[in-house]
Amino acid sequence: MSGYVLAIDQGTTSTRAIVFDDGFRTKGVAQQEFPQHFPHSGWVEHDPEDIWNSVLATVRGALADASLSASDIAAIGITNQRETTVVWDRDTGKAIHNAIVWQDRRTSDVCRRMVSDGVEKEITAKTGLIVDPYFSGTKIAWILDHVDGARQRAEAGKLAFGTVDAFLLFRLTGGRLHATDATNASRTMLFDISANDWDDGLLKLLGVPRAMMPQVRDCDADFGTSDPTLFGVAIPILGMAGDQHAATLGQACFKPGMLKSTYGTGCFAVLNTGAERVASNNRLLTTIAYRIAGKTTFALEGSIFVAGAAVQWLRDGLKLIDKAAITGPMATRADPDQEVYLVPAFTGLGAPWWDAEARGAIFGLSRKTGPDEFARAALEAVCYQTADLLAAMKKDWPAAGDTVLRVDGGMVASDYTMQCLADVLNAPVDRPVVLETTALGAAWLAGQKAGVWPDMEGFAARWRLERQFTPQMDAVTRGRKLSGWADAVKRTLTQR
Ligand SMILES: Nc1ncnc2c1ncn2[C@@H]1O[C@H](COP(=O)(O)OP(=O)(O)O)[C@@H](O)[C@H]1O
Ligand SMILES: O=P(O)(O)OC[C@H](O)CO
Repeated sequence: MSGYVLAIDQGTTSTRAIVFDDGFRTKGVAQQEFPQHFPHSGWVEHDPEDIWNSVLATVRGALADASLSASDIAAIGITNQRETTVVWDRDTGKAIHNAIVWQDRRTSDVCRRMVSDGVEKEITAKTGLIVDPYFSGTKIAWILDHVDGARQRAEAGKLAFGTVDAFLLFRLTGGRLHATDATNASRTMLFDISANDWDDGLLKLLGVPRAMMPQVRDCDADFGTSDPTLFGVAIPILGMAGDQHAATLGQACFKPGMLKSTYGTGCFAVLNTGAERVASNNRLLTTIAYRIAGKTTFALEGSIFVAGAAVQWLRDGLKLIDKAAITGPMATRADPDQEVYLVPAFTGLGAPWWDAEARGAIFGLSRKTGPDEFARAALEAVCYQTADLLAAMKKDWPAAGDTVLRVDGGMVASDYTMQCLADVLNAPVDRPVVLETTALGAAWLAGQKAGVWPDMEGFAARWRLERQFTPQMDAVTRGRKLSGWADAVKRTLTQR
């Protein structure tokens, strides 16, 4: 059998399909952006048909780019933006509402009520999560409450819920399989991560019928085969993981204490804690890093909603730049005497603050402030937020203090940002040769399951460093900048 594996990486702003060869090299790639819908302040939606069409187009594009046909592919691995919620009709496969995206805050009132009703402790004990509109549970309930007749149809088993992975799997298998994997399930606020099952108490609390929930499988389970009408032949689907979990795998963070942070639309730091389910006292999430061959590995996660999205805002909202890559040179030119802080709480603040009502703010403007200072503030904000996450991780799990940060995602192309990250963390930052670690992780799941790629150890041995960024900033400057940031966050939070 060939060693070619196809990864479908369905992200928040774009879909990528990548064909890797058995040396983990990219043989073919295709990427497509799709529209973002912002119907109200704090709401974010995707049209599931846009997502599906982008998957079809990019898979075909990646095969063409690789000069391969579907019969050359040993297996498919799927990875995806997590929490984003789709509810569809089982007979037609059509969604009954736009997908509600992970960044969407429309259920913040419901979440606030749940917290004041005192249910957060039970939810955290079962799911490892805190109560926040970020997760799928309240989004499903919102769709059932706002689409005519949806609740009855869901109870009658006519509707299916899935995060994007499950929706894509349903479509890819021609409607034959309604399943997800343990990592995606762990982001719904409905899944007991110790019992490894949907929790009836939580389903009842949120008013979500069990009949609409997908089966939950290992990340390297048999997920059926693609419908032969789609790509020419049936391709086995043998891997599935939420994108941050796939990146953890792609970065070979297999040992307890290993840490990766991915800088895409948002930023997500994931610390492998092994078989130990570490409870956070500092508002981090406990999540399933991966479940392979029936064995669960846990992680602590810090989730930041806006990282590269702040750069997109400079481009699309403020129209200060025409492409993301110029922010680094702009930041280098920025006036060192101006301390401008951007708190990009466009859709609230995530870990460790979890303030769904907060909105973005900028501090320290003067008549001299221009585009360069805005660019620097947007890039620095990502680094300061990572520093907040790592500080919380070290408090929860002191062993995290000794780890090196492995980074990936679109934003790590920015040398300025990576140097700034090493400076504010006062720790080395490792950028690997392969930056498409999310896709690589999904491909690895499928490739090793198909028997054409190496096992965990063999894969980890082939992780390669491209560049290590080491701290250059003096302690006084770092202290001043971090306290300026802390002050800016304090002034932005709605619950001080
Ligand atoms: N050179 C760069 N400097 C700063 N930001 C960048 C750079 N290149 C890409 N980005 C940002 O990275 C993000 C894209 O990363 P990607 O991993 O593709 O995101 P996602 O998977 O969330 O769609 C965008 O928000 C973009 O603004
Ligand atoms: O699409 P990304 O890479 O920004 O990742 C989205 C996350 O999975 C949301 O939890």
